[in-house]
Amino acid sequence: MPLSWWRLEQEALPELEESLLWKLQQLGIPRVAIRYRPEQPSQRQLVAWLPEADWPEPERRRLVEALASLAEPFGLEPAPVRWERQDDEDWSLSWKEHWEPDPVGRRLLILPAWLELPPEHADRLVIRMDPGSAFGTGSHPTTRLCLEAIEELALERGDGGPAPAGLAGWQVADLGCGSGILGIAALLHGAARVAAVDVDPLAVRATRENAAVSGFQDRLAARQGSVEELVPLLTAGPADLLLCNILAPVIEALCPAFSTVLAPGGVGLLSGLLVHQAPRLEGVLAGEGWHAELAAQQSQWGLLRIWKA
Ligand SMILES: C[S@@+](CC[C@H](N)C(=O)[O-])C[C@H]1O[C@@H](n2cnc3c(N)ncnc32)[C@H](O)[C@@H]1O
Repeated sequence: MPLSWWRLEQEALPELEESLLWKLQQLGIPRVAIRYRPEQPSQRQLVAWLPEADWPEPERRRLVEALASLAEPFGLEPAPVRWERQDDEDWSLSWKEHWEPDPVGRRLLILPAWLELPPEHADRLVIRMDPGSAFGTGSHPTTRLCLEAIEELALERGDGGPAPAGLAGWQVADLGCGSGILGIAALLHGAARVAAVDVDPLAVRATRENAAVSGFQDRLAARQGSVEELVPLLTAGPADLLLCNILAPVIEALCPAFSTVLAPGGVGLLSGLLVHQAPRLEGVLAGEGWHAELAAQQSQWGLLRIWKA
């Protein structure tokens, strides 16, 4: 007998999109997508497919409450959820249908692993990903801020050519790697090796899988844990570049250990903070001997660049 599905649809507000995907993943709902028309990329719908037998009405009500709670910290009204029963849709096809190649910055492209490289993006550096497997599909502003800052850094180091080498030879630490997207972007810009950690074992698995999809399995080592687990992974000594996209209070708690993983001449790119949290974080980082500068922002999200004072 074919399975029946509940199809959930909700407007994906830009501030919440990645949190919604992450929440669904945490709740064991892997069949999710963000749907939008290429001509209207800002109008995005979250779509998720749930096996009908596993999601009776009380469970679905609790799920709606869990999604609504994500809007609270932003002072946003939760968007209404629509449910539709689907008997015969092949969810796996409809799930994959909703992902599009996603250009970021001047020359990166996030490409769902099953899609061909579109000819119009043939000159871009391609991050092949299995989206939805962990935080870091590239749709969240903080991920994009970090990707653009990595590109910027590589360009500053004289990387204007077709064969990217701006970060050539660099050791990179990816703290809170999620899908591994930032480390993979650094490797595409010529970095020698990436050490990646995440407290979430699913993220570690996703990072390893995504690195392998891009052929980087020998240059990216991922391990479950936090900053202390980076030290043994950084076999050539402290990193030239630290990437850390986690919430401001977590960055604040982790930053006393940054000097154990980032070389004195190195650069850190920190995101996950709201712009209004930047001054406090800059002060805390200064106390640890780091210059910190709000280098970029998108909507209310900021990116700090840090280096040794
Ligand atoms: C906002 S996501 C960033 C993912 C990816 N780096 C990106 O930029 O899209 C933050 C990640 O940090 C992880 N994380 C949270 N607290 C952490 C900690 N104390 N140490 C290491 N990872 C942590 C989470 O599990 C999550 O995967």
